[in-house]
Amino acid sequence: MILSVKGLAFQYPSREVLQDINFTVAKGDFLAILGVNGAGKSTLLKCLNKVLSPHAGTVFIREEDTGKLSRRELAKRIGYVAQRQEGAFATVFDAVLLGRKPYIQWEASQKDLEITRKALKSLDLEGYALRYLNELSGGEQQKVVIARALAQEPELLLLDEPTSSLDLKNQFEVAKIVRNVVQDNQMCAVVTMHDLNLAIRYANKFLLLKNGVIFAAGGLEVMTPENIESVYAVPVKIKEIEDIPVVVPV
Ligand SMILES: Nc1ncnc2c1ncn2[C@@H]1O[C@H](COP(=O)(O)OP(=O)(O)OP(=O)(O)O)[C@@H](O)[C@H]1O
Repeated sequence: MILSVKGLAFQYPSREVLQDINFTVAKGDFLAILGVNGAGKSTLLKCLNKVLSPHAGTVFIREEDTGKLSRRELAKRIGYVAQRQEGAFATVFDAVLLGRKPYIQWEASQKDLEITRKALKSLDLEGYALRYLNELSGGEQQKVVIARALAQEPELLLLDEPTSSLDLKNQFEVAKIVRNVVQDNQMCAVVTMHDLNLAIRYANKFLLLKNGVIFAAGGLEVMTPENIESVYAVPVKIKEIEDIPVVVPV
Protein backbone atom coordinates (compact mmCIF):
# COMPACT_ATOMS: atom_id res chain seq x y z
CA MET A 1 0.00 0.00 0.00
CA ILE A 2 1.43 3.42 -0.88
CA LEU A 3 -1.22 5.77 0.51
CA SER A 4 -3.52 5.23 3.50
CA VAL A 5 -5.94 7.89 4.65
CA LYS A 6 -7.52 7.39 8.05
CA GLY A 7 -10.38 9.41 9.53
CA LEU A 8 -9.53 12.58 7.62
CA ALA A 9 -11.70 15.65 8.21
CA PHE A 10 -11.30 19.25 7.09
CA GLN A 11 -13.24 22.46 7.46
CA TYR A 12 -12.82 25.97 6.11
CA PRO A 13 -13.66 28.64 8.74
CA SER A 14 -17.24 28.91 7.54
CA ARG A 15 -17.98 25.35 6.45
CA GLU A 16 -17.17 21.72 7.05
CA VAL A 17 -15.98 20.17 3.78
CA LEU A 18 -14.64 16.66 4.44
CA GLN A 19 -15.70 14.17 7.10
CA ASP A 20 -14.48 10.73 8.04
CA ILE A 21 -12.52 10.04 4.83
CA ASN A 22 -10.88 6.60 4.79
CA PHE A 23 -9.26 4.93 1.79
CA THR A 24 -6.07 3.29 0.58
CA VAL A 25 -4.23 3.38 -2.73
CA ALA A 26 -1.87 0.59 -3.78
CA LYS A 27 1.11 0.43 -6.12
CA GLY A 28 -0.04 0.73 -9.74
CA ASP A 29 -3.43 2.23 -8.82
CA PHE A 30 -4.94 5.17 -10.69
CA LEU A 31 -7.68 6.43 -8.37
CA ALA A 32 -10.21 8.86 -9.83
CA ILE A 33 -11.89 11.20 -7.33
CA LEU A 34 -15.31 12.05 -8.64
CA GLY A 35 -18.19 14.25 -7.50
CA VAL A 36 -20.09 17.42 -8.35
CA ASN A 37 -18.62 20.94 -8.19
CA GLY A 38 -17.95 21.84 -4.59
CA ALA A 39 -18.03 18.23 -3.34
CA GLY A 40 -14.57 18.64 -1.79
CA LYS A 41 -12.32 16.95 -4.38
CA SER A 42 -9.64 19.65 -4.59
CA THR A 43 -9.74 20.12 -0.83
CA LEU A 44 -9.08 16.41 -0.37
CA LEU A 45 -6.04 16.51 -2.69
CA LYS A 46 -4.68 19.52 -0.82
CA CYS A 47 -5.09 17.68 2.49
CA LEU A 48 -3.14 14.71 1.11
CA ASN A 49 -0.29 17.00 0.12
CA LYS A 50 -0.36 19.12 3.30
CA VAL A 51 -1.14 22.25 1.35
CA LEU A 52 -4.03 22.23 3.83
CA SER A 53 -3.80 20.71 7.29
CA PRO A 54 -6.60 18.27 8.04
CA HIS A 55 -8.42 18.93 11.32
CA ALA A 56 -8.61 15.26 12.08
CA GLY A 57 -7.13 12.05 10.78
CA THR A 58 -3.82 10.96 9.37
CA VAL A 59 -2.31 10.53 5.91
CA PHE A 60 0.30 7.78 5.65
CA ILE A 61 2.74 7.22 2.80
CA ARG A 62 4.06 3.69 3.09
CA GLU A 63 3.03 3.67 6.73
CA GLU A 64 4.88 6.91 7.49
CA ASP A 65 2.76 9.73 8.90
CA THR A 66 3.12 12.58 6.36
CA GLY A 67 2.60 15.06 9.20
CA LYS A 68 6.06 14.10 10.43
CA LEU A 69 7.85 14.43 7.08
CA SER A 70 9.76 17.59 6.09
CA ARG A 71 8.61 19.63 3.09
CA ARG A 72 11.64 18.41 1.11
CA GLU A 73 10.97 14.77 1.93
CA LEU A 74 7.30 15.24 1.07
CA ALA A 75 8.28 16.77 -2.29
CA LYS A 76 10.37 13.69 -3.12
CA ARG A 77 7.43 11.44 -2.42
CA ILE A 78 4.40 13.40 -3.62
CA GLY A 79 4.08 15.19 -6.96
CA TYR A 80 1.18 17.64 -6.96
CA VAL A 81 -0.33 19.49 -9.89
CA ALA A 82 -2.85 22.12 -8.81
CA GLN A 83 -5.97 23.06 -10.75
CA ARG A 84 -4.71 26.52 -11.60
CA GLN A 85 -1.11 27.26 -12.48
CA GLU A 86 0.86 30.36 -11.69
CA GLY A 87 2.56 31.68 -14.80
CA ALA A 88 6.37 31.76 -14.62
CA PHE A 89 9.00 33.16 -16.96
CA ALA A 90 11.04 30.06 -17.72
CA THR A 91 11.72 27.67 -20.55
CA VAL A 92 9.85 24.40 -20.70
CA PHE A 93 13.07 22.51 -19.95
CA ASP A 94 13.80 24.59 -16.85
CA ALA A 95 10.20 24.33 -15.66
CA VAL A 96 10.38 20.53 -15.82
CA LEU A 97 13.89 20.44 -14.31
CA LEU A 98 12.37 22.27 -11.33
CA GLY A 99 10.73 18.94 -10.49
CA ARG A 100 14.22 17.72 -9.54
CA LYS A 101 14.63 20.50 -6.94
CA PRO A 102 14.08 18.27 -3.89
CA TYR A 103 17.02 16.10 -5.05
CA ILE A 104 19.48 18.80 -6.15
CA GLN A 105 22.16 19.90 -3.67
CA TRP A 106 24.27 22.40 -5.66
CA GLU A 107 23.60 21.93 -9.33
CA ALA A 108 21.64 19.54 -11.53
CA SER A 109 23.48 16.25 -12.18
CA GLN A 110 23.52 14.28 -15.42
CA LYS A 111 20.87 12.06 -13.85
CA ASP A 112 18.62 15.07 -13.17
CA LEU A 113 18.98 16.23 -16.78
CA GLU A 114 18.30 12.71 -18.05
CA ILE A 115 15.14 12.36 -15.95
CA THR A 116 13.99 15.79 -17.15
CA ARG A 117 14.46 14.73 -20.79
CA LYS A 118 12.57 11.50 -20.12
CA ALA A 119 9.65 13.40 -18.53
CA LEU A 120 9.53 15.78 -21.52
CA LYS A 121 9.53 12.81 -23.88
CA SER A 122 6.71 11.03 -22.09
CA LEU A 123 4.47 14.06 -22.68
CA ASP A 124 5.69 14.60 -26.23
CA LEU A 125 7.21 17.94 -25.28
CA GLU A 126 10.78 17.50 -26.55
CA GLY A 127 10.19 19.98 -29.37
CA TYR A 128 9.06 22.57 -26.83
CA ALA A 129 12.09 22.38 -24.52
CA LEU A 130 13.47 25.82 -25.35
CA ARG A 131 10.16 27.63 -25.65
CA TYR A 132 9.06 29.96 -22.88
CA LEU A 133 6.00 28.99 -20.85
CA ASN A 134 4.23 32.24 -21.67
CA GLU A 135 4.45 31.30 -25.37
CA LEU A 136 2.44 28.11 -24.85
CA SER A 137 -1.27 27.43 -24.97
CA GLY A 138 -3.11 26.56 -21.75
CA GLY A 139 -3.16 22.88 -22.67
CA GLU A 140 0.56 22.82 -23.47
CA GLN A 141 1.31 24.49 -20.14
CA GLN A 142 -0.82 21.85 -18.45
CA LYS A 143 1.32 19.13 -19.99
CA VAL A 144 4.49 20.90 -18.80
CA VAL A 145 3.36 20.90 -15.17
CA ILE A 146 2.47 17.22 -15.42
CA ALA A 147 5.96 16.55 -16.86
CA ARG A 148 7.43 18.47 -13.91
CA ALA A 149 5.51 16.28 -11.45
CA LEU A 150 6.81 13.16 -13.25
CA ALA A 151 10.39 14.50 -13.06
CA GLN A 152 9.96 14.54 -9.28
CA GLU A 153 9.75 10.74 -9.50
CA PRO A 154 7.24 10.65 -6.68
CA GLU A 155 5.59 7.56 -5.27
CA LEU A 156 2.26 9.37 -5.28
CA LEU A 157 1.08 11.67 -8.04
CA LEU A 158 -1.78 14.06 -7.16
CA LEU A 159 -3.41 15.70 -10.15
CA ASP A 160 -6.26 18.19 -9.84
CA GLU A 161 -8.33 18.04 -13.04
CA PRO A 162 -5.29 17.50 -15.26
CA THR A 163 -7.34 17.20 -18.44
CA SER A 164 -9.63 20.20 -17.96
CA SER A 165 -7.91 22.48 -20.49
CA LEU A 166 -6.85 19.80 -22.97
CA ASP A 167 -8.35 18.99 -26.35
CA LEU A 168 -9.90 15.57 -26.99
CA LYS A 169 -6.69 13.92 -28.19
CA ASN A 170 -4.62 15.29 -25.32
CA GLN A 171 -7.25 14.35 -22.71
CA PHE A 172 -6.93 10.73 -23.72
CA GLU A 173 -3.15 10.98 -24.14
CA VAL A 174 -2.64 12.46 -20.68
CA ALA A 175 -4.99 9.96 -19.00
CA LYS A 176 -3.16 7.13 -20.77
CA ILE A 177 0.24 8.51 -19.78
CA VAL A 178 -0.85 8.70 -16.14
CA ARG A 179 -2.08 5.10 -16.26
CA ASN A 180 1.12 3.86 -17.92
CA VAL A 181 3.44 5.85 -15.68
CA VAL A 182 1.89 4.49 -12.48
CA GLN A 183 1.94 0.94 -13.78
CA ASP A 184 5.49 1.07 -15.12
CA ASN A 185 7.05 2.88 -12.17
CA GLN A 186 5.41 1.17 -9.21
CA MET A 187 3.79 4.39 -8.12
CA CYS A 188 0.15 5.50 -7.79
CA ALA A 189 -1.98 8.45 -8.83
CA VAL A 190 -4.94 10.19 -7.23
CA VAL A 191 -6.68 12.33 -9.81
CA THR A 192 -9.76 14.55 -9.57
CA MET A 193 -11.84 14.30 -12.72
CA HIS A 194 -15.13 15.49 -14.18
CA ASP A 195 -15.18 13.29 -17.27
CA LEU A 196 -16.72 9.99 -16.17
CA ASN A 197 -15.90 8.31 -19.47
CA LEU A 198 -12.25 9.21 -19.24
CA ALA A 199 -12.22 8.01 -15.63
CA ILE A 200 -13.90 4.69 -16.42
CA ARG A 201 -11.53 4.07 -19.30
CA TYR A 202 -8.22 4.80 -17.59
CA ALA A 203 -8.64 4.67 -13.81
CA ASN A 204 -8.89 1.33 -12.01
CA LYS A 205 -10.18 2.69 -8.68
CA PHE A 206 -12.94 5.20 -8.03
CA LEU A 207 -13.94 7.34 -5.08
CA LEU A 208 -17.30 9.06 -5.30
CA LEU A 209 -17.52 12.07 -2.99
CA LYS A 210 -20.90 13.47 -2.03
CA ASN A 211 -21.31 16.37 0.39
CA GLY A 212 -17.85 15.80 1.82
CA VAL A 213 -18.20 12.10 2.61
CA ILE A 214 -17.34 9.01 0.60
CA PHE A 215 -20.53 7.83 -1.07
CA ALA A 216 -18.89 4.81 -2.71
CA ALA A 217 -15.35 3.60 -3.34
CA GLY A 218 -13.80 0.61 -5.06
CA GLY A 219 -13.14 -0.80 -8.52
CA LEU A 220 -15.25 -0.50 -11.65
CA GLU A 221 -18.11 -2.25 -9.82
CA VAL A 222 -18.94 0.97 -7.94
CA MET A 223 -19.51 2.90 -11.18
CA THR A 224 -23.13 1.81 -11.47
CA PRO A 225 -25.90 3.95 -12.99
CA GLU A 226 -27.52 4.04 -9.53
CA ASN A 227 -24.41 5.39 -7.79
CA ILE A 228 -23.71 7.90 -10.55
CA GLU A 229 -27.31 9.16 -10.43
CA SER A 230 -27.17 9.49 -6.63
CA VAL A 231 -23.98 11.52 -6.79
CA TYR A 232 -24.64 13.69 -9.84
CA ALA A 233 -28.48 13.80 -9.72
CA VAL A 234 -28.60 12.84 -13.40
CA PRO A 235 -30.06 9.54 -14.59
CA VAL A 236 -27.55 7.69 -16.75
CA LYS A 237 -27.14 4.45 -18.62
CA ILE A 238 -23.87 2.65 -19.17
CA LYS A 239 -23.49 1.10 -22.62
CA GLU A 240 -20.57 -0.72 -24.13
CA ILE A 241 -19.23 0.51 -27.44
CA GLU A 242 -16.44 -1.67 -28.88
CA ASP A 243 -16.00 -3.18 -25.38
CA ILE A 244 -15.53 0.29 -23.86
CA PRO A 245 -18.12 1.27 -21.20
CA VAL A 246 -19.65 4.65 -21.91
CA VAL A 247 -21.79 6.70 -19.50
CA VAL A 248 -24.73 8.34 -21.23
CA PRO A 249 -27.09 10.76 -19.46
CA VAL A 250 -30.70 9.87 -20.32
N1 LIG B 1 -10.52 28.85 0.55
C1 LIG B 1 -11.78 28.48 0.79
N2 LIG B 1 -12.48 29.06 1.81
C2 LIG B 1 -13.74 28.71 2.08
N3 LIG B 1 -14.43 27.76 1.41
C3 LIG B 1 -13.80 27.15 0.39
C4 LIG B 1 -12.44 27.48 0.03
N4 LIG B 1 -12.07 26.71 -1.01
C5 LIG B 1 -13.15 25.95 -1.30
N5 LIG B 1 -14.17 26.21 -0.45
C6 LIG B 1 -15.49 25.56 -0.44
O1 LIG B 1 -15.31 24.19 -0.07
C7 LIG B 1 -16.14 23.34 -0.84
C8 LIG B 1 -15.29 22.31 -1.55
O2 LIG B 1 -14.47 22.95 -2.52
P1 LIG B 1 -13.50 22.14 -3.47
O3 LIG B 1 -12.75 23.14 -4.28
O4 LIG B 1 -12.74 21.16 -2.69
O5 LIG B 1 -14.56 21.37 -4.38
P2 LIG B 1 -14.34 20.51 -5.70
O6 LIG B 1 -15.10 19.24 -5.51
O7 LIG B 1 -12.91 20.40 -6.03
O8 LIG B 1 -15.09 21.43 -6.77
P3 LIG B 1 -14.82 21.65 -8.35
O9 LIG B 1 -15.28 20.39 -9.02
O10 LIG B 1 -15.74 22.80 -8.67
O11 LIG B 1 -13.38 21.97 -8.56
C9 LIG B 1 -16.93 24.25 -1.78
O12 LIG B 1 -18.20 24.47 -1.24
C10 LIG B 1 -16.13 25.52 -1.81
O13 LIG B 1 -16.97 26.64 -2.00
